[in-house]
Amino acid sequence: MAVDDSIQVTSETGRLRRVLVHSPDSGLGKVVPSKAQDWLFEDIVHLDTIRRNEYDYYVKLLLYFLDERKIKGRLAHIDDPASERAFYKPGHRAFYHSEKVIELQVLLTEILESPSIKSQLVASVCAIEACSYEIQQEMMGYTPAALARVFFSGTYNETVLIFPPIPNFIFTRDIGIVINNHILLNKPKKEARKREALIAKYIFYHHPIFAGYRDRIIELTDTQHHFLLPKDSAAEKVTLEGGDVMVVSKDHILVGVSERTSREAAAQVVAHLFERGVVSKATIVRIPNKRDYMHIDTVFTQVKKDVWVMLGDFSRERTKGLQTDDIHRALRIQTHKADRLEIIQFEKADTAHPRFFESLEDLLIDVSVSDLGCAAEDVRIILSGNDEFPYDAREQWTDSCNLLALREGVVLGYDRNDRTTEAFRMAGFDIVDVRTLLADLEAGRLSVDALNDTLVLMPSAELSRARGGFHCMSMPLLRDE
Ligand SMILES: NC(=[NH2+])NCCC[C@H](N)C(=O)O
Repeated sequence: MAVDDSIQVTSETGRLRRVLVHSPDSGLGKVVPSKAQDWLFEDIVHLDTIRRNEYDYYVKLLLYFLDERKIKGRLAHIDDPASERAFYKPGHRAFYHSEKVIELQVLLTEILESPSIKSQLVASVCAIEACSYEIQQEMMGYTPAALARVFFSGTYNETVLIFPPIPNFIFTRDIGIVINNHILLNKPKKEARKREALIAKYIFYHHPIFAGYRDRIIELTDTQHHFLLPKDSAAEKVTLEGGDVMVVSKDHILVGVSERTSREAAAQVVAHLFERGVVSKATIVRIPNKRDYMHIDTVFTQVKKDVWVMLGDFSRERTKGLQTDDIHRALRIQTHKADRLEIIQFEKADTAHPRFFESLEDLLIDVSVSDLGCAAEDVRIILSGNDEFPYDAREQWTDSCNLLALREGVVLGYDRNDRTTEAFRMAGFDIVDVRTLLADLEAGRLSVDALNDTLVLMPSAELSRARGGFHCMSMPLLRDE
């Protein structure tokens, strides 16, 4: 069978054709309260609910948009209790196994068929997890499918843990980013995400679907200043996570500097991309370093060429203090320096003269107009919580700004962000619940091509506790231009 191996992403909203995802594995059901924060979960989640009542809907919708023949006409059977979710279980005979909606666990299992890759990965994982040699030998005896499960969940038999799980692997956005036809690998800041990066590296370098792209993989490394100089020197550690990178046009990339991505990493990325001729324009967006925000895609995402959703704190008015009186404005009471946003844009042809933007809103409007050819008066910025305090902050925390566009104007978001939803409605968007949408698609009352300007609401009570939305839960491999 010919493998469909095209990789190309030149926008945030072009129709999604292939995407890398990972359904919640049993590791999510092992997060304990004392470890939740270290493992970057805000709470403990209920595994069966997060799968059956939440993530499974995401899989169904992705299949409907990307690989319809896998699902159309089969919903009743797939979701029959007698099927016991087999359709959603990688490794099961009835698993959906799509070349468009690609499950990470399948790719990992497939590369582990090679004895040499298996022994390299087992040795590397055992090294970072400090396993005994005995355990390392034992792991070599596992089948590829069992070994893949151990790598994710940390356990072979679901009772004894040999190392911690990696519950954040559902956020595939953060393992790598396709920029045009290059793949930028991540270098996570957080300990809890290091094993993900290791596994991802082996997949990108060894799985046949990426075979044509090996010389287009970009990896970042620490500088010698960082590892030779004392810890408190100015030399920064190089860390980068995918939620901080957005390909807004085929020539222009946005790179966040955040809690997770360092300035040194951002500078390296821009230099690499300019050198290789991947893009000609790069904008660094430095956001306040705090857990609420973590990556730039937690404070804004793109909905269509001329529509964005964003946290109001970074609007024109608020960044420039325009909503306050002269005295407050002069004293800049609202924002401390460390909390201020900084936006610097570089053109490859003239890096010595960067351009500065005062607010995120200014930048997003400029992208729509200068890069995407929209008329300035058409650009709309929808604000989290409809910009009403305290709903703006509450809804940003539960990913109101972290939407995934399946195509121009058709986005997925959480159903719990009521005021943001209202703001979408006021901006002329249709609001539809995923369950209704799937029923309509299945009954043939609607086709995916008939949808325009639509916010699809997804169940989210458990998922949102993991602190990521559908933008984070997707690594696009192929989008239409
Ligand atoms: N691209 C994103 N915003 N990813 C969100 C990742 C959430 C995850 N719990 C973490 O803290 O790392």
